[in-house]
Amino acid sequence: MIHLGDITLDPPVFLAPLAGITDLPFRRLVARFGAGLVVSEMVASGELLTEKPSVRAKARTDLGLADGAATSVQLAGREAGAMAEAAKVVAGMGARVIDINMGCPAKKVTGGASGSALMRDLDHALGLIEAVVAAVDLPVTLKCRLGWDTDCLNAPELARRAEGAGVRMITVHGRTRQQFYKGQADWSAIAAVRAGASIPVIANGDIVDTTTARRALAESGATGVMVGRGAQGAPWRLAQIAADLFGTAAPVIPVQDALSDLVSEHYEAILSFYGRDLGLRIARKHLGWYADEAGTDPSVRSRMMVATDAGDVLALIRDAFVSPRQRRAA
Ligand SMILES: Cc1cc2nc3c(=O)[nH]c(=O)nc-3n(C[C@H](O)[C@H](O)[C@H](O)COP(=O)(O)O)c2cc1C
Repeated sequence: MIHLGDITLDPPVFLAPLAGITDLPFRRLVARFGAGLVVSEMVASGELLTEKPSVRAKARTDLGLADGAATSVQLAGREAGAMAEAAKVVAGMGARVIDINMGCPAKKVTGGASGSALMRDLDHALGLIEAVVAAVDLPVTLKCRLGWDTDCLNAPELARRAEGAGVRMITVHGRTRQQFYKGQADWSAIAAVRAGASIPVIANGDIVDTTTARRALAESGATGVMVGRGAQGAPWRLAQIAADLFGTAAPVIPVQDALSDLVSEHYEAILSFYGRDLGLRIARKHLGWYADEAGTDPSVRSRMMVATDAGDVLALIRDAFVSPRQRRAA
């Protein structure tokens, strides 16, 4: 259990921010199964301030739960003023926690000197952190990598300085920026961050199930874990890890009819959130992950990927996830 001011994050198993994936429909599902915290996709501060509806939509926090998971909205940016203003906007939209992105490796983001590029200039990074902390009453957290490259493994220094500036928790993806997503995350390197910080440290990178979560916790000494890609096609994964490691209620993992219902519900939520045309395209990656997770027949999977009529897709979802025997009996 982690306390950030008067917010309790329990269990310490969190959904990672994944641009293009951890949108409101997906966060709702993960939160419903059970997670201590779900994090929005990164929201570019400058764009948020232009009031672009698609950017505002990323920062929505209405999970639709009476209680349970807290929502964090992640901000990306490089200008203290814009970050502070954006923090006020997302606080007004219901965020319970604000996270600052210092981990994104994408050239589009680091080229603009935000994301992981901030790890190359800690003085500048601290300026952003101080501005956000001063702007809102909410807990501010940080997500970073081990450093820019193996010559600059400065996450421990960043964590110490960020803690001094009022950051309440730090998540470390156990790779450098120069590794992008290659190789294996180094959970033991996160231990150096843990050693120098008093705030909770969360381990991230390549945690996909209970076994990897247990190892990541043991090697890093972290207080909790953050899971990203491991939840794709399996929104129950975090609840399963939490049940195994932290004794929370085990989720009922949907199979057959229940899985078909869940995927249909997710599909319809995506169409309603984005509108039909964009929704149809965004839904495909989720459908593919569900199919991979369930071991769906490849020919049904391919048809699901190209169908353009929502009714056809819903029928294919039934074909994909309800066993042939069950369908004959129905
Ligand atoms: C498609 C994709 C989008 C991502 N978007 C973000 C993001 O918006 N903000 C962020 O801090 N990290 C982002 N990440 C990094 C993840 O949060 C996480 O640190 C990384 O994927 C390692 O964790 P995992 O192995 O559990 O996925 C993204 C990663 C992927 C693969």
